[in-house]
Amino acid sequence: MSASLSTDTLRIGIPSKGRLSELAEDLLTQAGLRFRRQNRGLFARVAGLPIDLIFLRTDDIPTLCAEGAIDMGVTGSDLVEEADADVTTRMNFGVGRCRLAFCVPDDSPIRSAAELDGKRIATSFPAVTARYLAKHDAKAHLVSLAGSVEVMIQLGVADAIVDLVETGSTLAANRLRILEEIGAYETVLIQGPRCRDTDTADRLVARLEGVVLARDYSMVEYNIPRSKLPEAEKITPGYNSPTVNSLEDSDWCSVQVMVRRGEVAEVMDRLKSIGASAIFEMLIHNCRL
Ligand SMILES: Nc1ncnc2c1ncn2[C@@H]1O[C@H](COP(=O)(O)OP(=O)(O)OP(=O)(O)O)[C@@H](O)[C@H]1O
Ligand SMILES: O=P(O)(O)OC[C@H]1O[C@H](OP(=O)(O)OP(=O)(O)O)[C@H](O)[C@@H]1O
Ligand SMILES: [Mg+2]
Repeated sequence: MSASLSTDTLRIGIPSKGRLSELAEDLLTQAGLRFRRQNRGLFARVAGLPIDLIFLRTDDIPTLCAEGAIDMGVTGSDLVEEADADVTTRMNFGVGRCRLAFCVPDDSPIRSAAELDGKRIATSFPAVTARYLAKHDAKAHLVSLAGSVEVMIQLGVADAIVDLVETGSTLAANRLRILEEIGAYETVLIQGPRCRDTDTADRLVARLEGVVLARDYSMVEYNIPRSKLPEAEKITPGYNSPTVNSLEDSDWCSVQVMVRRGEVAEVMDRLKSIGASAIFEMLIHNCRL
């Protein structure tokens, strides 16, 4: 369905391509938003909700949000910092995690960013780099580039770079090492200073919080002798508190509780060791607590 933009409908900017594009669409779909992006279409209306999705470049989203062209946006917190945009972070999604770092060749004698005074630095983050250098009383010549920054030292363009590091494999492939980290970043939902529809914005945030929470937790269910319940509750205190139900055999009860996904296996071992049985992990797709 192709739609025209209406002036009072909440506008959410999401990445049109790149690594955050699918991630943003998945989050919104899991939050129950139904939309179809037409081939090359730059916006899509959400079915049954007063929301228009605008497909934009990830690095333009902070500025467009601050300017009021869109009300909310999904982007990287590194790009928000680079744009120095007047926006509020409504949510951290806990994905797209990366760091921004000064990097130099493996065999470089340079030991700190302050030693880069007077040197040439290639980066796609000139504003963040300049602010960091100013704080450390260093002045460097910044070469501003859109990408492939790691190759710039070999090309003779720069002595050091400032770029995003996730796994570190691009650095290793280019024989570079981290000199100093500027900060850690992740995918965020931002909101601009003048929102067309704050009720819908708040509703969307509540839905997305349910999705993010459900990604972090599993539901664990088990049976336990009543006498062991206090011990079991120490192992699984739950998000608020565990749900305890009676069983036919009054000496036993059944417990339902939320457990962090990464801790489920260990929690199951510990429950088993105190006499729990029929321990199940169930995945939650969505929740509202
Ligand atoms: N390994 C990574 N490298 C770069 N960005 C990452 C990484 N991991 C997460 N990110 C996040 O993704 C954002 C980049 O999003 P973008 O849509 O520009 O993707 P891209 O795949 O780098 O696209 P492009 O082809 O334009 O470089 C970064 O600003 C950062 O927040
Ligand atoms: O630490 P790693 O896991 O290796 O990831 C970091 C690399 O990934 C990104 O590049 P991208 O693939 O976006 O290419 P680009 O430089 O053209 O933007 C980023 O700019 C780094 O080069
Ligand atoms: Mg990139």
